[in-house]
Amino acid sequence: MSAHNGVTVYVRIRPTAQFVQELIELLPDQQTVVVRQKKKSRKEIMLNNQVSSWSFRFNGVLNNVTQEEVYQQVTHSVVIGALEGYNGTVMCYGQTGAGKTYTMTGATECYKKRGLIPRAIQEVFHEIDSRVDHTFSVHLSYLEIYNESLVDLLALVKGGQRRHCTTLAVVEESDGKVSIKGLSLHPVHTEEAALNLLFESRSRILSNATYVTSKLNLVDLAGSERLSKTGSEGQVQKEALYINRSLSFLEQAILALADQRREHVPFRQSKLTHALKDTLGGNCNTVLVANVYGEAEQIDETLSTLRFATRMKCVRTEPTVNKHIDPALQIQRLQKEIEILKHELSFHNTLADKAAVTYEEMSEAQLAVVKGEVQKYLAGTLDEISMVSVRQIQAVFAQFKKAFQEQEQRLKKQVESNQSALPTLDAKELVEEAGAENQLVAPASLQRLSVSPCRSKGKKIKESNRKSEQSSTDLSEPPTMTQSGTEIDIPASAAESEESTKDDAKIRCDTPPSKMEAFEIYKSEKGSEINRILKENKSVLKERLAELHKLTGIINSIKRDIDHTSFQLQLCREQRQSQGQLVSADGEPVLDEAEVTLLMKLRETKDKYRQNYEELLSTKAEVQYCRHLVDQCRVRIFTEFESWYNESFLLPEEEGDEQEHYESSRFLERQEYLMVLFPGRTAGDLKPTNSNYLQLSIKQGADLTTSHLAPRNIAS
Ligand SMILES: Nc1ncnc2c1ncn2[C@@H]1O[C@H](COP(=O)(O)OP(=O)(O)OP(=O)(O)O)[C@@H](O)[C@H]1O
Repeated sequence: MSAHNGVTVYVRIRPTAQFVQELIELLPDQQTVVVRQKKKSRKEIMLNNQVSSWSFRFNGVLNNVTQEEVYQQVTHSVVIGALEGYNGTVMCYGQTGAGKTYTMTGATECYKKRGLIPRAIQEVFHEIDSRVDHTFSVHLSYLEIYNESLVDLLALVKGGQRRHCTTLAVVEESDGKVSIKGLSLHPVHTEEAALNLLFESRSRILSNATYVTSKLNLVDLAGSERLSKTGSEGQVQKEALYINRSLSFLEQAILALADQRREHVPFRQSKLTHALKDTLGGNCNTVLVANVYGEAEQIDETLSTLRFATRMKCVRTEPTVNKHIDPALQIQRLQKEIEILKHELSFHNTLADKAAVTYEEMSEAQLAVVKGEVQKYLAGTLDEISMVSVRQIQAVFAQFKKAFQEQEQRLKKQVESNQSALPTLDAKELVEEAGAENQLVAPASLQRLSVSPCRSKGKKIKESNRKSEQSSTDLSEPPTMTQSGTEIDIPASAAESEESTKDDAKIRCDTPPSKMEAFEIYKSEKGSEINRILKENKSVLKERLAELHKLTGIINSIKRDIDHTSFQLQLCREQRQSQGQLVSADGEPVLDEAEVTLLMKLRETKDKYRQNYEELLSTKAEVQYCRHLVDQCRVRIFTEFESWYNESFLLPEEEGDEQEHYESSRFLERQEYLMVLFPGRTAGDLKPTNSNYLQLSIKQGADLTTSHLAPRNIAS
């Protein structure tokens, strides 16, 4: 029952000798009723010249069935659900005399003909007796809504007279749940008839702190026929008017609930709809029995009842268990569990010969011992810290964390003081500039970077490099350097590279060119080929990205078309559903022209969507592949440049603070590089540890070949 997410609807036909078979047809599936109506003022397409046929499909059609069968089909699962914590409602709707009370209460004179209420109560107590693991308490209320006033039928005054309870009111709790304030609740232990039942179920196992509650409403609605048909006068007419109004409010609420687009449902318009708020569209298992006549004279009312029942079918419900936790019992249960676990632990410790270990919170003195051990371990004077309990392990980790944080703070301060000696650099500016140029360039701001001078331990090398001081755009002439006064050329082309690298390896300098300057040289000379490939791949990537963008636009516009057409189709269907399904003379469903056109349009648009979507997927794959190649190129160009730079401007060994300062500024410089090489990534992605970065480049660049990078490969 709880799996349903809509109201379950049955139709019950009152037995009659004058069943009008030519107007009411019951199909063998026992779910469908076809009603034929003689031509009236309706404008719909008429079939068989004079008759319209309407087909209605429900969860079941109950014709010539016993009260027991009705109970089993309609109410059994709702009662079982209520015992498991789901609210449930069963209600009967239909015109006067169609059999609502007979279905709900039954014929009082005959036990076999008793209705859903006595049977439900019987099953409740029967189930309670069989569920020995749980304790249940059952409370019962009996409410009548008469001329828009609420009457507590079980509120008795002394002397057995019923008190007219004016204080009753439908109230909404803060969680939106509805209850009747002032309605008496009667604890019951035996089978007693009632309209509303309240259950409380709690496990008999004391440690279980959860319990469920549920409400089971059994509702016999007033007759639904039109006021004009009752022909009543005076007090009777007043009553009929009220009944009619509250049922028409019920219809309005159902219409609003069945329409997924409506946000407001007018529950508060009448006491009936307000009291049934939880039942309609709430967390309740709801079943409606639509009671109808089988005679020809009542065919209009029958059609109207079936239409109401069809709308009811569209009302969504979300049955959920009303589960509660008793906090006091929950604490008791957890304390008990802790006790058991402590015993278990001490038992294990005794077996493992560790009986001395305690598991209470650590004292200040114990924490001080842990701190001392961690410090010795970090300093290398203690080989290992033996672990004895979870609390001690946590204390050790806490000490490690503290030590790490302190170290981190120290490093940060050190880097900050180094950085303050350098000009400020806007990382975003770098990324943008690099992107705008669509190639790897040395942004002007980077060229302001100072590089700390490297000092040779041995022979001093005099620097007289004119070219390296030139602007990075002037790369026609390779930069030169002197060694011991002799000018040495940096190789001008990749062809010369092998020979010249050997020479470069011998270069020593006091002040090598900044990395950005050197990088420009590298790109135009030794790295020109890989730089060219990188540029080509970037342009292919750009092209594919533009394609992807275009396709996304197309797909979004098709999706909007689909949504629009589906919406129109839904409107058509809802209109058709509320009227019943129009069927042909052969009993085949008939769709109107507009619906057929919309259906065909929807199919075409969906096909178009599918085609474009497939194209989008393959373009996405290409984009990803191109990105990968571009990344690989970047990694490779950087890695090769690094080794070229190190070979060309060999670094002398340094000692002490100067070396540290030098490493630190090199490190900063590299960070800036990473940001240029990976435009679009944040500096945080690029960990300031060379080892991390090198791992990456080795892995990704290891099998990189020029042919991998060629755009033609991508295209294929
Ligand atoms: N399925 C049935 N089998 C036998 N008798 C039925 C059945 N349904 C209804 N009846 C009989 O029809 C009569 C009217 O039924 P009932 O009182 O249940 O109608 P109702 O819909 O509750 O009417 P009201 O709106 O006035 O309350 C009763 O005598 C009842 O016993």
